[in-house]
Amino acid sequence: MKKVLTIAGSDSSGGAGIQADLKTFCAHKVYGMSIITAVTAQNTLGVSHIETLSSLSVRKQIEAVAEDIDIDAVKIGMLSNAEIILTVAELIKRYKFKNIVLDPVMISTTGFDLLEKDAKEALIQELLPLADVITPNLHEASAILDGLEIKSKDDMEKSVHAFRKLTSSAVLIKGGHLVDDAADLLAYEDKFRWYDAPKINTNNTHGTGCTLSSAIASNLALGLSVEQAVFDAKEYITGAIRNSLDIGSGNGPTNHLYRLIR
Ligand SMILES: Nc1ncnc2c1ncn2[C@@H]1O[C@H](COP(=O)(O)OP(=O)(O)OP(=O)(O)O)[C@@H](O)[C@H]1O
Ligand SMILES: Cc1ncc(CO)c(N)n1
Repeated sequence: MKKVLTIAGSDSSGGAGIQADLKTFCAHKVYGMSIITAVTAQNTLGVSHIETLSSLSVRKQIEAVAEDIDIDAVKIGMLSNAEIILTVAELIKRYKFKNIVLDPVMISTTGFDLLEKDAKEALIQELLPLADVITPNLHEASAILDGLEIKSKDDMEKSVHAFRKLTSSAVLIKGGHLVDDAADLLAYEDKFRWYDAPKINTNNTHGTGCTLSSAIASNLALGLSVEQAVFDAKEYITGAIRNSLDIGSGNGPTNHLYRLIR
């Protein structure tokens, strides 16, 4: 069985973070492992507390897994601070991790900071170059590109050129926050490809970004090309949102069981 590692924060309500990642891995029939960077107290209404683990704890967790088990792909989500970012970057290089999908998590759907402000530069300088695929949403893409306005599909296409100057990783800009549709744009090598999807009329979008990046990592572990891994992951997230769950009174979670239980 293929083995996939997530390095991310815990979401007590189970919709995003480590919990979304492990559910996604399970649905893709890959073996999931987890490195916890922070414990968030959150629910469908928002985040009320964050306790970030020490970079030593993150280091020890990664070493424990990597010294013992072969890893076919890695998904990286919430990293909280620069020290953890530097630790993760160092260990990616030491263990030569492959199939790395970096979701540059900065703020939650409900507007809570999940990355300290001064850590953005470390993320861009140290981690971006090590990723095979990065998956910023519109806000994160704009933050990485020094405030470049990205509000439309045209803006997304323009931003691709700016990304090209910054990294040779494949970049999937997620359009979940576009007004009319939910089209994502993949730029890789010298090509780009749109993945179109209708915008589903629901508030239950908690954890969509985590789910998508974990699905891409799972598909890369299973041997798919980047283009196909994103295609299959987009189908998965669209189905998981279409069948999303009315749990809690705010933004409910995606449904990972929709292909199993109908
Ligand atoms: N209402 C929707 N209908 C259809 N697809 C959606 C919808 N909202 C988000 N998506 C899709 O979900 C995926 C995640 O995109 P999104 O832009 O929401 O990421 P995000 O903001 O990082 O997510 P998160 O809420 O976890 O922080 C993308 O493929 C996006 O197109
Ligand atoms: C732990 C965690 N990671 C990522 C997100 C982004 O959705 C979140 N809300 N919580």
